Amino acid sequence: MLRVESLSKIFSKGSTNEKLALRDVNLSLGEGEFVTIIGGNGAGKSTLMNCISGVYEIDNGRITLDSTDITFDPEYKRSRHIGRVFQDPLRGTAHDMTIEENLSIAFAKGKSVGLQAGVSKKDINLFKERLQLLDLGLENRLKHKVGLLSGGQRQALTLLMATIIKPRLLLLDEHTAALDPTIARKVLSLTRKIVSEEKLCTLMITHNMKASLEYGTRTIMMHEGRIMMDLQGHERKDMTVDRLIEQFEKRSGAELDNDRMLLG
Ligand SMILES: Nc1ncnc2c1ncn2[C@@H]1O[C@H](COP(=O)(O)OP(=O)(O)OP(=O)(O)O)[C@@H](O)[C@H]1O
Repeated sequence: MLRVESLSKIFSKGSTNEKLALRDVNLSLGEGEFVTIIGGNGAGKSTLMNCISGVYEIDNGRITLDSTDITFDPEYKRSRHIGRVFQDPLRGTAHDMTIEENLSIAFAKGKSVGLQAGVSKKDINLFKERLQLLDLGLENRLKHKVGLLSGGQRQALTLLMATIIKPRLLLLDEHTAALDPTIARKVLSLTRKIVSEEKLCTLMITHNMKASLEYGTRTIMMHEGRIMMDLQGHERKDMTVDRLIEQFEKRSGAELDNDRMLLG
């Protein structure tokens, strides 16, 4: 489904601040594969997501989605097939619009232009059905403005919006990091449910090492712009947070410097 080949990204090229943020990254994800990404500060995790989603142009390499080369597609074109949820709960929804209006906009992404106007009874029923999955009572608040929701409710809604039309790829950039632990767990289990039911090809950055092993089907660890560990199958199943830190330090020759990761 997703294939990243020899991907390199350089910031401030040719200047004294030149930074090689991604170095020859190769990554392939199959259908329904749910990959968690961890790594120290500045390892290149967000840059990788930004290159895949088209926020940044790349300096070398190729990105294909379902065998279509998207390397040079602009971000808006990729967003038709790529769902994304950011850390900031305010980012994925329009606070001045109702839950129904927000969902309608997300839902219209999958319709051809002529069919976008208006929300049918059938659409409303679908929205209610999907909102029920969240178990937050939002199905009874369709006409409420999104600005009235808590951060966690808003992030759960954003996740629903990113997946209401099945994306070919779902990118989650620390989407639970700004939530309190209880609602973060709820959003994470909802993520797991949606990803597995819809068989979504998913990349999730997390600073929580425990969550990186607990959620998803595969874990990659990045360091200095490279993928330095790719855990799956038995190796992942038997992995613990302590051993993961040990392996990281052994392979990188560096100490893990991400306080949020260690504290998480
Ligand atoms: N827009 C930018 N301009 C210049 N340098 C950048 C830019 N974005 C990222 N970088 C640099 O590229 C490197 C990788 O950054 P990135 O944000 O991808 O790391 P990360 O793994 O997501 O880190 P963190 O966990 O701290 O968020 C860092 O050295 C960072 O300073």
